[in-house]
Amino acid sequence: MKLIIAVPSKGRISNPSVEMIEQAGLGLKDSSNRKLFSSTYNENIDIMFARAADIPEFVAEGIVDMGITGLDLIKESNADVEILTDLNFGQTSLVLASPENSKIKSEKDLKDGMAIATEFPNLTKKYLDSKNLKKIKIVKLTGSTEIAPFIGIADAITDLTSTGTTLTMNHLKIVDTLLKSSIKLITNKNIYNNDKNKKILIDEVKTSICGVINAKQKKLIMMNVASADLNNVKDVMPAMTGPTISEVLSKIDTVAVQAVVDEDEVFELINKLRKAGAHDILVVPIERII
Ligand SMILES: Nc1ncnc2c1ncn2[C@@H]1O[C@H](COP(=O)(O)OP(=O)(O)OP(=O)(O)O)[C@@H](O)[C@H]1O
Ligand SMILES: O=P(O)(O)OC[C@H]1O[C@H](OP(=O)(O)OP(=O)(O)O)[C@H](O)[C@@H]1O
Ligand SMILES: [Mg+2]
Repeated sequence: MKLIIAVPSKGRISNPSVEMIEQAGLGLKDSSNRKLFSSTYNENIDIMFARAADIPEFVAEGIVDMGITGLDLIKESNADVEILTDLNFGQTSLVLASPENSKIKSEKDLKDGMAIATEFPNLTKKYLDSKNLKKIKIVKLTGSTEIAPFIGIADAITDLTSTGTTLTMNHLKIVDTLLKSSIKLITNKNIYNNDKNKKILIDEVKTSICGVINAKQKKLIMMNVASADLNNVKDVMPAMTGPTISEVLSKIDTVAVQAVVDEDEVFELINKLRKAGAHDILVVPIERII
């Protein structure tokens, strides 16, 4: 039995999701635009392309074994899925927002009969219920929600925001945050808990993808160092990394040093290494760390 992973076919998370799958070693054999399925370089794993909003349901129902989609869409669909790991992209917040000049400054200012426009009716209803606001109307839209207060169909909205640009452009202010979301790797609970063979494969996919995520934050740094400078160079290397030191056969009294370092340390580290006597410094991207 093959393992099927659902990957978003369109929208902003489609490309980064496909990229992550490919970097995890599951290169797609056929990723042409209109294809719904692709085999991968692992003969036991296929990819199915689907809308991000449908993926939670497909995974919960066992139509596919695994999927990549946003926490917002998982929660909105109420799908009972196992979240395996966060994928560290697509960070966004679902917020309640009202026009800058509106009297709605907190959720307590929402009055019976007012309307909220949203692409997330279920999460919005749950939020309103939790605040005991039972008589607010919910207007379901499928996009461009920010326009709703200005065309008079709602008093406020709930919508996603990340940079805040869309809210500002539409003269809206944040009143409250309903949910913080990012993209998750998910699997079917029943398959994961009861199908031993698939569980092994699912864990392998998870490990590979986690390797990609870890590698994104790291760089391999390589350099040549005169033996006399080696101790100075070792002193400035971050403590955790334990550099590998090897001989340079063509140059007596020179060693090659390499280590994996955090990406955000690289800039400062290179300056320190040069001062300590390192030369021919290479900074190399890493595909995966397992
Ligand atoms: N502004 C944003 N910043 C980060 N992530 C976002 C943003 N807007 C939506 N997302 C995330 O993208 C995921 C996919 O959303 P969706 O399928 O709606 O794609 P889209 O790019 O919005 O395409 P479309 O709305 O045209 O269908 C969701 O999980 C959502 O959380
Ligand atoms: O805070 P910002 O960085 O401005 O991002 C927020 C916008 O991004 C999403 O829209 P999307 O591009 O998905 O369009 P849509 O509203 O048609 O779904 C979301 O619905 C907001 O409109
Ligand atoms: Mg959208």
